[in-house]
Amino acid sequence: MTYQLTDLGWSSFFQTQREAAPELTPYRITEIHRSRMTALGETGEATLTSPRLAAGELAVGDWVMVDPEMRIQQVLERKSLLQRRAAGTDAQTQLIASNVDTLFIVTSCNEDFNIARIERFLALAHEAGCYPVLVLTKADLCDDARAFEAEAQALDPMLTILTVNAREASAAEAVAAWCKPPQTAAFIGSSGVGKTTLTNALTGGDAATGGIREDDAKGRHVTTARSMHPMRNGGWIIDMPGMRALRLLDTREGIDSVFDDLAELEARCRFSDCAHDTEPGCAVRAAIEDGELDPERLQRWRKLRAGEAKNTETIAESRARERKFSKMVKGVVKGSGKRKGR
Ligand SMILES: Nc1nc2c(ncn2[C@@H]2O[C@H](COP(=O)(O)OP(=O)(O)OP(=O)(O)O)[C@@H](O)[C@H]2O)c(=O)[nH]1
Ligand SMILES: [Zn+2]
Repeated sequence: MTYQLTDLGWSSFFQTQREAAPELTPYRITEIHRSRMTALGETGEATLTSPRLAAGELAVGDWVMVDPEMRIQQVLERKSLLQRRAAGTDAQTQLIASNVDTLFIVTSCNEDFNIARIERFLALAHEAGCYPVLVLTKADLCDDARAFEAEAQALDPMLTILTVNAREASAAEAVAAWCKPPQTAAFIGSSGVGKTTLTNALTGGDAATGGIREDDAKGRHVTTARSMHPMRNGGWIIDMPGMRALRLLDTREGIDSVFDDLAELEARCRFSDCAHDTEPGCAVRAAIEDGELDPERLQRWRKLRAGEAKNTETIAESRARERKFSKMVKGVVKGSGKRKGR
């Protein structure tokens, strides 16, 4: 199968980055393995190697420039980038997916519905540079789906919300309308909310297969591989299993854009480092007293910011810990050598 580059999401944004290097050809990465990448280009699917860039420096969705030996020579600047703190104790950043236009935040109209979590995902979308669309699933199993919708809409009157039964064909249609060809979409949300159901409907069942199973730290099998699949309407989906244990990283700006009302109020506090507690001239407290601001929203904002600071800070901390740990391991290895010789 051959493609026009524009079918794959190529645009002037990438074209202007294309250097005058006629021997290099653009490809879009659809799968990343340790030593090779699968990609799509004008001539169809290809297997690429990456002697210059480590697999961890590339993301599914990346546009790369490739030489005639099918080696990746360059990654083009990304329009958007989803990343997270890697699972486990070491706080490494992991690139999840790039050049995603629309991030569908999926939650169901039941216990999974959690305003604080939705705000976290919205912050992530803003930070990554993706357009967020909230998908409320299981409307059919709930007496008053509109109440959930209204609660979410109160976060932001401009937020796009689709309230659906993910098992009906009309749900996939509603979702597809927010990811027109040749745009790229990704789904994020807790387990069991309907991401796979929607993805399969959009792709015709091709996604959610071909994932690589790996053992996680606790020895459970988890599907961690991310991959890009064509949607039936001509758009693209990046399947990103493993995005459930999402941790925010460097999302300060994203958080502030979700809470822009609070950021605006804060700018009017008398003191620039106001903690909005007992300081005189605090615009945030004044808004709460006037009933214009929900004190719970202030709480959630504080919690999110505190979590974000913690995650960012832990990267430096964890590097220090790793150094300590590797010293310790060396000590233990020496010691065990002695015991073996007993
Ligand atoms: N009635 C109803 N059932 C739904 C809806 N959305 C999902 N389900 C069902 O809920 C179950 C879980 O849906 P999945 O699509 O597998 O959920 P998921 O988000 O992919 O879950 P993970 O793969 O664990 O992340 C399936 O049995 C679906 O058929 C919905 O809107 N209405
Ligand atoms: Zn204040």
